[in-house]
Amino acid sequence: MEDLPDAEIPPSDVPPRYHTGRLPNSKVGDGKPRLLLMGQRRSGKSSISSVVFHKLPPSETLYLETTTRIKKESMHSFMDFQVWDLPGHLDYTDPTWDIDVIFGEIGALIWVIDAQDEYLEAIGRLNDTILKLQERYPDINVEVFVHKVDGLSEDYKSDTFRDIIQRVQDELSDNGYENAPVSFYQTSIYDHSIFEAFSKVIQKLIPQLPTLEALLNSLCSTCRIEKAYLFDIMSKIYIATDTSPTDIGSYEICSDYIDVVIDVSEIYGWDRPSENGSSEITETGNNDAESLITMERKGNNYLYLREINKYLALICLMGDDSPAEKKAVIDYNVGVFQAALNQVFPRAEREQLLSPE
Ligand SMILES: Nc1nc2c(ncn2[C@@H]2O[C@H](COP(=O)(O)OP(=O)(O)OP(=O)(O)O)[C@@H](O)[C@H]2O)c(=O)[nH]1
Repeated sequence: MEDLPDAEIPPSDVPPRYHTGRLPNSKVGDGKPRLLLMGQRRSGKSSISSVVFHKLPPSETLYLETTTRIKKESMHSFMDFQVWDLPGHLDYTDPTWDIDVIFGEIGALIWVIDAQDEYLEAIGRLNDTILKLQERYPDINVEVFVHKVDGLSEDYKSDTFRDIIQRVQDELSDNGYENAPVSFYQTSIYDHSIFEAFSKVIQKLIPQLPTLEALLNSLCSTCRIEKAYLFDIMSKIYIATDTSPTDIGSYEICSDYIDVVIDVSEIYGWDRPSENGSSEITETGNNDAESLITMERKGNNYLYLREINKYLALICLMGDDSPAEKKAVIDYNVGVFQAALNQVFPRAEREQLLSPE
């Protein structure tokens, strides 16, 4: 990894899987994406936002009240973004709305469909919305969450999922939009699927993603790591992982482990220096003290966690052939990874990303 000539441009034959550069729809590329949560009433929009961003226990979403006006929330974490929860009963493509204000600079439109309910009307509205938006904002990422799949049998779940994809794609291709950027996820607030889906949505908004993936790939092959995730600690969204196949099981283990670390650090931890407030010397001087290194056996795997900065943690899953004796090598390589990451997100940019509105 040390030999990488320039962390910004990793040597890779594989074309990036996602767009790079500016947000798809942003005029200024200000790095503060907005996520819109849309869908029918009671489809689960407010529950999703409360569980993912406010750590509300899923069972308490039963008492959430209906959203009557647009609820705007700012998330300050590794990356600043806004989440807008739009009441389900309004039609935002209606000409009485200023469509530019709502859709003008969004990063992604998340459309929530209740898979436990009759969904034909929801699909109709989704299709209408996509078609109207395609004319004006063809680059908007539309992310369809087929939600509440926890209550469904495996067969019914996959049939429903396939049926919804088919209906949306048929409608789009009938209207000449074969390659509209629409993705589908099966989600539930009662398991990790909602966090995984959000991770994938957010990743598309990180221009440096191909570089992060190349760095993680390099780390994995150097240290024989099976899977490495770069997590946003507070939201448990992973902002990047290496390009080996992801399975929900390894994500679950890593995400549970973050909970343990958060619990422990609430008891024994200390305030991490804020990156925009601290001086250069403090940041350099605190590098080692800031990192938490743990290795533990879980099933057949070793888990390795290291705090990368105030917001990010690297978690790696290693198989049996990665005994603790190699830890020094792993520590060293993770240190190199950390340095490379600081080059990818230089201080100035991080400050811009982290500065409150
Ligand atoms: N089984 C199950 N129920 C869920 C899930 N997500 C949300 N719910 C339930 O769905 C109901 C409606 O959720 P809300 O978040 O209020 O729905 P909403 O889309 O914000 O509704 P409006 O504010 O009316 O637009 C609540 O009772 C939640 O507990 C899920 O993943 N599984």
